[in-house]
Amino acid sequence: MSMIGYNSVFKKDLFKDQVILVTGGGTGIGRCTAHELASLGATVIIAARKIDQLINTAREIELLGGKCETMALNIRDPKQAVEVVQAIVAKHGKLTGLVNNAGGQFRSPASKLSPNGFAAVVNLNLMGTFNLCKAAFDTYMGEHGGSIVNVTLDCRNGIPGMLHSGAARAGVINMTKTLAIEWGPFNGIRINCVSPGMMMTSGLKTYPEHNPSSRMGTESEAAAAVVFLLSPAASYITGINLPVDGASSLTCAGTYGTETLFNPKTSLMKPYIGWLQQQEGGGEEEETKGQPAVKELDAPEPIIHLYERYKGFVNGGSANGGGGSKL
Ligand SMILES: CCCCC/C=C/C(=O)SCCNC(=O)CCNC(=O)[C@H](O)C(C)(C)COP(=O)(O)OP(=O)(O)OC[C@H]1O[C@@H](n2cnc3c(N)ncnc32)[C@H](O)[C@@H]1OP(=O)(O)O
Ligand SMILES: NC(=O)C1=CN([C@@H]2O[C@H](COP(=O)(O)OP(=O)(O)OC[C@H]3O[C@@H](n4cnc5c(N)ncnc54)[C@H](OP(=O)(O)O)[C@@H]3O)[C@@H](O)[C@H]2O)C=CC1
Repeated sequence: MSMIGYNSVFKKDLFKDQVILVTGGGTGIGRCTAHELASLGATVIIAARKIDQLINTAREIELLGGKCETMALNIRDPKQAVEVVQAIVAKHGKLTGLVNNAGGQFRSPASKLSPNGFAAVVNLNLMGTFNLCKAAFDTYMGEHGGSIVNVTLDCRNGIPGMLHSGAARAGVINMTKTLAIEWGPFNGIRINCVSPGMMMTSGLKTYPEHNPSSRMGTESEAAAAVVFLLSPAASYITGINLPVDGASSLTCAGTYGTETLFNPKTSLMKPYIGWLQQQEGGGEEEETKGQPAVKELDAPEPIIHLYERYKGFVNGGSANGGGGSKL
């Protein structure tokens, strides 16, 4: 019998030679996605409005040996979208991946929502995603193919208190299906969505009334799904929406969840958190000079407490070193 080798797609250089744009890549899920992609060999361009956040994240990535560049971008402006993509292609000769992660909304009952307020959120999430998809298609991907992942929000059961965002995100999911068909076979573009449930990120600072006692997702868990769909491991997957929500979208409670279902004390679904252990005085002390001082999680205070409480139970381990035990 002759031996054959098996060449797994999951290699450290999975994204070698790839140039990938991550919008909103300075914070939260986008920042984690940028870290994941860079650690797998990609050149990552992170773009958003606040340049300081972008520079901090790029520095973290570079200190870890990755390649990351920053660009100012308001995704609501189609002109800026084209300029950013053109600049990337002019410099690197390609844009092989796009992560439309930037987005958000404010909370308001539908009855109090003005037409302008509705339009602002639709503009940001739906138009913003379209602007970047179109710019990527026209500038590079239409001719050379590529992979796009749109980060949306669980809107399967509607989103009480966020009518505008539910409508916009449902629009993104539907747009994704159409583009998968129109841009797939002839242009070689795969396009998919990731729909996070409640994730522990800096983004939740604008949602102070949320009860953090449930098992929320981590930013790394959302990022890992994005990376998978972006990668050749998903080369026959296009037009889908992948929920990353611990099944919250299957419950009547939707993203609000219940303690019974999501309290980490009762959950056997161990979270994945990609951050390295924080180094005491990282980057400043003599022995850690040059090493990145990575802040593990930037989220509202109650959520940080929750994170600290079950940090020891992540990645399949438990606080006392055993695998898979409950808190
Ligand atoms: C509980 C479930 C939570 C699910 C978890 C989700 C988490 C995340 O999504 S994390 C991302 C976190 N970040 C955000 O959500 C913030 C994103 N927000 C924004 O970027 C902006 O606020 C905006 C784009 C939504 C609106 O910005 P802008 O267009 O600059 O807004 P204007 O000031 O020009 O106002 C336009 C229009 O909208 C009304 N409006 C704006 N903010 C609010 C508000 N907080 N509450 C009520 N109404 C608001 C504003 O009044 C204007 O309408 P008119 O007054 O009729 O002109
Ligand atoms: N955290 C959660 O529980 C959930 C989050 N999501 C979605 O996931 C995505 C990432 O959110 P998350 O990491 O949590 O939150 P963050 O608030 O940390 O990230 C949002 C990012 O989007 C950028 N952004 C916002 N508006 C614009 C704009 N007009 N142009 C360019 N960039 C913009 C922000 O940067 P800047 O302000 O500098 O422009 C920021 O970096 C968002 O689309 C969010 O709605 C979905 C479900 C749940």
